[in-house]
Amino acid sequence: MVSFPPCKINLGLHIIRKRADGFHDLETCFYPVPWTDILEVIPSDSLSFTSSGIAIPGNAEDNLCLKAYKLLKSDFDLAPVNIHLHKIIPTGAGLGGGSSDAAHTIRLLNIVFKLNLTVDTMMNYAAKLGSDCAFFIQDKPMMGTGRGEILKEFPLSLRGKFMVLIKPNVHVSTAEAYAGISPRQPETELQHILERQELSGWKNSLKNNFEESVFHKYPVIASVKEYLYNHGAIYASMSGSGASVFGIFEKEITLNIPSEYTSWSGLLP
Ligand SMILES: C[C@@](CO)(OP(=O)(O)O)[C@H](O)COP(=O)(O)OP(=O)(O)OC[C@H]1O[C@@H](n2ccc(N)nc2=O)[C@H](O)[C@@H]1O
Ligand SMILES: Nc1ncnc2c1ncn2[C@@H]1O[C@H](COP(=O)(O)OP(=O)(O)O)[C@@H](O)[C@H]1O
Repeated sequence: MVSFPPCKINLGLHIIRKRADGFHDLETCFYPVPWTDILEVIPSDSLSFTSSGIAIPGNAEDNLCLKAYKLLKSDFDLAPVNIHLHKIIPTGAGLGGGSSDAAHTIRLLNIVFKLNLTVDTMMNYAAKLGSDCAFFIQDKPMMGTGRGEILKEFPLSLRGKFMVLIKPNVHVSTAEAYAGISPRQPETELQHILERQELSGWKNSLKNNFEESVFHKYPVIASVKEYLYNHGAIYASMSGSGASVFGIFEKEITLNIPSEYTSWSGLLP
């Protein structure tokens, strides 16, 4: 069985405080974007994981898809499977691609082995694999709090808007980005901003707290954001801890993006 794990962008990202467990409490609106990987899970005689497409840093045995299988296997009598991942979403991009692959492995195993897991149960398993992993169990806009795993559906739609996502060729590690930030209580709650502000007002009110320190270290990411605004974006921001930047446009636009950058664009469904 095949699925198409999407990526996410963060519409606003407030890093509020560092916790005793080393993680950070945050608030963000996760929004799904159909730039997808391709994931196949089929029952087999022995467990295997293979991948194609862009290279995934690290060893195959540490891949989040295998971790997801092993997590469920510890609680259920699962037969072995072949997992094949065709990787398209860039890594170290702030797009949650690895988390999405892990969540979609759980979703596929639930179907293939008829486990009858509820959405909440799958979200609990996913949260053990990564902070933003639970979001991808449903692929709907969600307000995320806690370390990103406490999720509430959020009625925000960008349907029909044109999205451009650009990842310049730098890699930002999530752990490194968190280490470089000074957490603070936001003046205005993110939910309050998103409920009261139109998209046209986000430029002055909707912030990703990672931008300041990440832009300082990687000025090329800031220049991509500036480029998107100079070409008519209604709103542009870095996603997550970077290095991707997204721009939201009223109408379809063709941009001249350097060939060494990775990019995706399309109308949002
Ligand atoms: C920053 C965000 C925003 O959506 O996205 P990305 O840039 O990774 O896409 C997320 O918080 C990333 O979540 P995720 O990528 O799942 O992180 P994890 O694997 O759980 O953690 C990686 C490392 O990031 C730090 N971390 C992560 C989440 C969090 N709320 N506080 C943290 O301090 C910890 O140092 C942790 O060891
Ligand atoms: N299926 C996977 N796809 C991408 N990265 C993976 C995967 N499994 C494990 N990883 C590891 O997770 C790291 C972060 O990946 P990813 O989720 O794509 O980036 P980000 O956290 O910036 O959104 C990678 O550098 C890689 O070492």
